[in-house]
This record gives sequence, structure tokens and C-alpha cells, in this order.
Amino acid sequence: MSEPNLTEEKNAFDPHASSLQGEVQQEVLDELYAIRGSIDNFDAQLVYLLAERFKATQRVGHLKATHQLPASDPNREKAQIERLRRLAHEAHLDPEFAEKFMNFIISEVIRHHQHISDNHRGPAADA
Ligand SMILES: C=C(O[C@@H]1C=C(C(=O)O)C=C[C@H]1O)C(=O)O
Repeated sequence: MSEPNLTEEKNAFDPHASSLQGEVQQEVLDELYAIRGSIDNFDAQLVYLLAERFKATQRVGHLKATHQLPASDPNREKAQIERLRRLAHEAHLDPEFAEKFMNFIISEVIRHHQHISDNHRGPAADA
């Protein structure tokens, strides 16, 4: 018989975790849980999407380090932010929020690129 997986148990997600239990009618809680089920699915997708984006940006980081290119590309960022603000507006998402969120992600990517560059070994001097 296998041992219970303690890590899994400790990390088990309780979709009904709430500070509202006992505070509101059960029907209200049930509706809240139903909506939160969708929120949990969206959040999981966000994590997977971000993970895939960071995989791609890591590749860019290695390419830049290999060719001694700067970690950031301000013109590219400007074009991205303009496009995303437009998309956000069309999607009824606050463009200010979209810009702040994007800048937050990009600054983390640049930090990764600097780290990759700092740890990059160039071609051996005697090669
Ligand atoms: C990923 C890159 O590096 C940086 C990060 C960016 C991003 O996260 O989209 C965009 C421009 C760069 O400042 C890139 O140059 O494409």
C-alpha cells in the first residue's frame, strides 16, 4: 500500500475556502462558489499562459546574451504597450490596468535577461 502523499495533501486546494462561511445564506454561498469555479479556471489558465510566455522570453534572453544585445528593447515595448492598450479598450478592459500589468511582466523579463547576461560565458579567450 502506498504512503499518503503529504505534499499533495498539504497543497490541496479548497475551492470552498471562504471567510464568509456561516455569515451568509447557503444559496448566496452556492452562487458565489459557482462563479469562483470559473475564476479558478481563469487563474489556472493565467498561470499556464504566463509560464509559456516566460519560456519564450527566456529563449530571447539567451539569444541576446549570446549576441551581446541589451536586455531591454524600449521601441519594442512601446509598440507592445500601444497595441495592448488598443486591445484592452476593445475588450472593455481598463487600458491603464493593461499597461501597468504589461510593464510589471516586462520588467521581470528584463531582470531575467540581465541575470542570464551576467551569467553568460562568452567564447573562451583561447579558443
Ligand atoms: C522579450 C524581449 O525582451 C524584453 C522584454 C519584452 C517582453 O517581455 O515582451 C519586450 C522587450 C524587451 O524589453 C524582447 O526583446 O523581445
